[in-house]
Amino acid sequence: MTTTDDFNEPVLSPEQQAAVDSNARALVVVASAGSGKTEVVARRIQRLLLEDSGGHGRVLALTYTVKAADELRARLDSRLGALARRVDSETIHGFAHSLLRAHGTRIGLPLEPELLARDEDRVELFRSWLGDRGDAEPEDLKNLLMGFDLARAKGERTDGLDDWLQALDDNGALDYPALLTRATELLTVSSARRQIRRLYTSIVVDEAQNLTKAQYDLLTELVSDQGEVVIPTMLVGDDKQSIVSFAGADPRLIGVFTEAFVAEHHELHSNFRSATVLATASSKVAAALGHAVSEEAAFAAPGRIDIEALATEAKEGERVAAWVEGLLESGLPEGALGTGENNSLHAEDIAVLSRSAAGLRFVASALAEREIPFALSSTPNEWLTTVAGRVVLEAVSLKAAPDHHSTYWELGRLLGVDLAEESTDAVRDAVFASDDKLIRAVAGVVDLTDVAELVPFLQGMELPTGVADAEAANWQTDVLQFSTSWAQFDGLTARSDLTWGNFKLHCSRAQRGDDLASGVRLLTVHKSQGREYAAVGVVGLNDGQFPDFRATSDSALRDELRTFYVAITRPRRVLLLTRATVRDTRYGPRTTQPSRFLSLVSS
Ligand SMILES: Nc1ncnc2c1ncn2[C@@H]1O[C@H](COP(=O)(O)OP(=O)(O)OP(=O)(O)O)[C@@H](O)[C@H]1O
Repeated sequence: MTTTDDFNEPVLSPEQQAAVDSNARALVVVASAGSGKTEVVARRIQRLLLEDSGGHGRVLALTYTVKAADELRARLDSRLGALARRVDSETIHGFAHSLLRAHGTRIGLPLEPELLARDEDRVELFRSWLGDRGDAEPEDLKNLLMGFDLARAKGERTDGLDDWLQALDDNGALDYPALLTRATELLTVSSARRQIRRLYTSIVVDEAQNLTKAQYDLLTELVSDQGEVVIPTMLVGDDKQSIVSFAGADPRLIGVFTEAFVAEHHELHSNFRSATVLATASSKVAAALGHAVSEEAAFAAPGRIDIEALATEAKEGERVAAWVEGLLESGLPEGALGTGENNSLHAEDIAVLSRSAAGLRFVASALAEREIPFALSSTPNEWLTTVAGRVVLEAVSLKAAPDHHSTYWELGRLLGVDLAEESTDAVRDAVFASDDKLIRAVAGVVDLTDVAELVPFLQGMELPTGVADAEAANWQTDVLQFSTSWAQFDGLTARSDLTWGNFKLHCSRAQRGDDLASGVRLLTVHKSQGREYAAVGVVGLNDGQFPDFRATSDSALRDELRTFYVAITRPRRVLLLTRATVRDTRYGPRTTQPSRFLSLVSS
């Protein structure tokens, strides 16, 4: 059995050690949930940097979410100190964006290309571009653009896509999919490629099962030349956890990489996360997915799985809230733990998961009733609460790049005016003319020159009289959001890089990330990927809810089963699976059928 002699540095299994120590140029590590893949990523980076401690080479770590990138960075910071600065830990989109900001002019992009992060902005751009050409506007532009996104992720062509790409090009703008294709294009410019490749001595890609074709193309353009890997590259993944095929992810790309570059293949078999009954249950689900792997629990903790049916969804929410309360009061049940394991836990060690966000609402209200703090995974729109706060964020964009149409569109939407003239003066006038006192009070932001003045301005701003208490409290939360982000940004960034553009980028990252307040985690299963908790509840285990009723084809059902696999592999010790036997639908109460997945776990 593997032992842990230091909280931060578990003793690696021989399988993990072999992957960490390998000097193969192309390396693939495939393994099940909880088998310590992310640990291998961290330890490999650590080894490479320690071996090259006198050099200048950087390691590029590509992760699936901003949160995972931040966590890897934090883990390496605490283990490596100053050496950790030689790691670029980013999402693939974040990496592509950095490349384009630094070198994009070589492929004709403006110095500060406009990133259209919001669908509304993309619709607005496409509409005006089509209008200028005198073309009729297709019916549902947003849907059309989303269809384009999927095709672009898969590297496919589709009707109308060329027009959209031209519209972006004509405006010097980018959207998320374009970050990847334009960065790939940049890497075909040999001088840029040489310069970028010189930076990196090694590359690792975590959660490689989530790679799309477009991401894969960028990666291989970066690391390979004429079929040979020129920067040592490791892919780490688990195709059983491929749950984002709706966004174009293709887990077969791991195999494509292995074959194309004759990658050295490693597999990890121990489950370091989950107790025995949980590991056994996940093995059964893995078997249903066609993987004859035995996921042996590496530690002798029995663990516990409970399956409960409640009469209604409200009762289900109450039951889960009571379960959470019990855990917080009494700790993990002794019977689920291994010898010497501590039963205490924090609210953040407990997660409640649902296939859909809507499924969490009964749990949220039952927790609120019991005054148990919880945090729902936030969406970008929830990052700031007040309209004034959002105006400030757009003002930051305006200072960064006064020629970006999307900033004027958004400001127009927020202020309820048509900003016919796209200028800083027009914005200032519109802000001053707003009916909302709080918005008028932030107008001064438009005239700040140095980005370092922003947070002191917000903190020193006097609240206008007559602002309702609730609005004032929301505003304080927004100010806190800006100050915390600034403190982080200031700490991470060299003085010369403290610019409006970089701060805006930092805020966008914070917005997209899933940084949560303290409290019990309430997440969709998709949001929980890559995370672990001591105790996990999964609600809504009825056919139609999980698997989702829209999943009718065999392949869609397999996607659902993989999603279920991700859900039940999150807990370390305790798993509660619940369902409501009757659900209120708009046609009245309906009796439900238990999820077909439950039988895999209960047998
Ligand atoms: N050799 C080891 N000994 C003890 N604990 C380990 C070891 N390797 C990893 N762990 C711990 O096991 C847990 C799972 O590891 P990790 O998160 O790296 O797995 P993973 O394979 O990336 O999981 P997932 O695929 O679900 O994201 C973590 O708590 C980690 O600290």
